[in-house]
Amino acid sequence: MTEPHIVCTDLVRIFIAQGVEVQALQGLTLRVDPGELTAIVGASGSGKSTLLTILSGLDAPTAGAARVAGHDLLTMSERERVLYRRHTVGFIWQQTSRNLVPYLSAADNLELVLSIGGSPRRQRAARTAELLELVGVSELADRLPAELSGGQQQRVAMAVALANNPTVLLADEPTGELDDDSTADVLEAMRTVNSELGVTTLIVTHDASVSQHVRRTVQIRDGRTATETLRRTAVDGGEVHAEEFAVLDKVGRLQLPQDYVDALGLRERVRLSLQPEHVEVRPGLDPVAPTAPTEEPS
Ligand SMILES: Nc1ncnc2c1ncn2[C@@H]1O[C@H](COP(=O)(O)OP(=O)(O)OP(=O)(O)O)[C@@H](O)[C@H]1O
Repeated sequence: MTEPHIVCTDLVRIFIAQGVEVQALQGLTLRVDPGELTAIVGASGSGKSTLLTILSGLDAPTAGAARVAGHDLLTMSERERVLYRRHTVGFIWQQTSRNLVPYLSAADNLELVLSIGGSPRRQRAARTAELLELVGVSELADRLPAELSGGQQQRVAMAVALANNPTVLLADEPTGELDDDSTADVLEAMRTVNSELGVTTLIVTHDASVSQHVRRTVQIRDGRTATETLRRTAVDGGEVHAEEFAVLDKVGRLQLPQDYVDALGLRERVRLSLQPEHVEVRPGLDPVAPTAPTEEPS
């Protein structure tokens, strides 16, 4: 069996801000197999950016284990970290300006990254043309970033992130600053690069609608993986079905989806009963109020 490209086990990241401890990740567990396209979705503050910053090699976890394409992110030396960031992972950030050098054309942005990555000069032009074509912006090769729309900039950024042939592509809110049409174009380009190049792709976003564009969505809540949605196309008539799964950690804990909790008014305690093939979860009764002692008949 091949090793997953991303393995996080019980990942913890604690920040100290003005003397107060913030647990951004509280034992997050995640596995992403080679070639998977996965979205990580969660509300603001749930720990998405913290996770991505760790996976990109910019930050280290406080505890737990994290491996990406065989690299142990906790024990990596500084030199290995530089090579890891150059060759193993590619990133796309939310701020379009953070992805591209503003005074270089789309093609020159790619050539720059290829030359830093050690690609031979005579191969660079062909590789640049091939990648711009793949993300659907070849006719814009000579434009500066400021002459491109936000969605076009993100597609060029995707080509730049892929230039040195990374094993894993990480995207932090890549559609956060885009309108609906550009969002759809960028996600379509992501699907194309994922299927054509087989690059393992992780998209982090607070936009739950992104999950309609990917097969697997992992929901994180309070720094932990909570639920997963898998989409599959049924054989009959190409219909898409989505199934939701709760993530069970190794000590048996799971988070119920918030809408289930709300629908049944679950709080504090729930009743569990083991059935032959499933577990029932029902509202627990409030603790029984102490009753007055009954008087004995004299
Ligand atoms: N450098 C830091 N110092 C202190 N606290 C931090 C730091 N970085 C993140 N946090 C805290 O950790 C928690 C998770 O933050 P994170 O940015 O990972 O969430 P997020 O899901 O990406 O949110 P958003 O969608 O708003 O970007 C938050 O409570 C945040 O305030």
